[in-house]
Amino acid sequence: MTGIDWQRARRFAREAGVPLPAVEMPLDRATGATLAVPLVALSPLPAHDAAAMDGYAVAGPGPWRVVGRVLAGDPVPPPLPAGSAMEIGTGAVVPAGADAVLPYERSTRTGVALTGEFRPGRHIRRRGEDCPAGRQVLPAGTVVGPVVLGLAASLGHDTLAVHRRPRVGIVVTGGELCRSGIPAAGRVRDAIGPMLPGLIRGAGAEPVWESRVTDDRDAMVDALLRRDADVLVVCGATSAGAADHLRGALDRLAARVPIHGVACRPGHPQLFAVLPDGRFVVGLPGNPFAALVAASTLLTPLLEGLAGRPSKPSPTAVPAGPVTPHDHHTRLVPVTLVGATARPVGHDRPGSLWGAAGADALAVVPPGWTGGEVELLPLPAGTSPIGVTAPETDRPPAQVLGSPL
Ligand SMILES: Nc1nc2c(c(=O)[nH]1)N[C@H]1C(S)=C(S)[C@@H](COP(=O)(O)OP(=O)(O)OC[C@H]3O[C@@H](n4cnc5c(N)ncnc54)[C@H](O)[C@@H]3O)O[C@H]1N2
Ligand code: MOO
Repeated sequence: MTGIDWQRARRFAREAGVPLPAVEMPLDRATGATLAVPLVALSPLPAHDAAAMDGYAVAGPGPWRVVGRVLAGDPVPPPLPAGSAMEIGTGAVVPAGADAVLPYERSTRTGVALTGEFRPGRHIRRRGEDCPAGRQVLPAGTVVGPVVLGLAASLGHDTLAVHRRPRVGIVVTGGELCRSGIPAAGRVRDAIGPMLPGLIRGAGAEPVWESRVTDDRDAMVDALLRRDADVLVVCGATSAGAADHLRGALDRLAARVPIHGVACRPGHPQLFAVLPDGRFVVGLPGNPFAALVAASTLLTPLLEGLAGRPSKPSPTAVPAGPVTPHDHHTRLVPVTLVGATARPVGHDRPGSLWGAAGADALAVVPPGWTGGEVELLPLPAGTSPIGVTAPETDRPPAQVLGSPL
């Protein structure tokens, strides 16, 4: 199996991922989604003329007579006549008529008499000076991270219009797999199932269920018939062995299979298919590092496209250390980044995640590479496996991840 060019395969998967429709999402559920429309300020920032320091709002030239106190959250204070001062807390509404806020440390108070020096306008944040209402602050296509959520809240939003997150069903195949402990003789511990939810969320999608199938074509067909996902990712069974039923099951379901085999090392038996109803199927090879490479090649770009994330040029670096290109295949090499150089970390056999687990990125080494900069695919770090939501389902064989919606 040689397969299509790695760059072409990746581009194909990206272009197949047309953004899903927009939905209105509460802020606390929008993390990782992509803005479907620009973010606009619903209220000015700050929302009122606000004190920037704790001290006294003063009107007219001093000395002043302190007539009251206003703190953040208090009702709007009455206008301040010339010659008066109002004790004020940071963030409180500055009374109309005030010329400046005099910080405590720049003022002298004796009873209700106040003196001090000020420049007009000092320490008053005017309504809308950071951002006026109606101003577009972020473009569509922005990924909603924690800082975007904070900004959106400060501008008055309770919900955000984001592209619906792609829902991903995970199908883990292989009768030899076990899910806990040290594998008995001949068994293999599942390493791809635990890796996928974080990769899926990192691409702006949502893992909604996981199903385990034995090496049986009917069971594979059943798993592929589940409709409660936009994308099905199948681990293992991509190759040509007697127990590898993915291709046969896809043929039985009359799927289109535009990619089966990509010219890369590792990961070449990976597969991309489209079922007649439009659901996508991505097949990852069973060897765990090969599966990670295939996920970075076909799964992540597809999910990012469906999630509405704009394509960005990949970062680049010059490999420093032993990199042996392949004559015809693209090599994906786990590297750590030190400045503008990428150091291969080794331990990168197809069956082992050791190297990739300690790496910052996969370096993309083209066939026949003779030196110079190469593209980098950053690897996600520390994506939490908790908090997965899943639709209600009455399908017993599938293990539902997290609590139902
Ligand atoms: N005749 C050929 N044989 C193979 C080819 C080929 O082109 N022609 N390609 C080889 C390559 S490269 C790979 S990679 C594997 C891919 O095989 P499958 O996707 O069919 O995967 P399996 O046969 O089910 O498993 C392969 C290997 O990986 C282990 N495995 C499977 N799932 C998991 C998992 N979730 N966690 C950890 N390890 C897993 C499985 O036990 C096998 O050891 O095919 C080659 N053969
Ligand atoms: O390339 Mo396989 O994908 O060698 O493990």
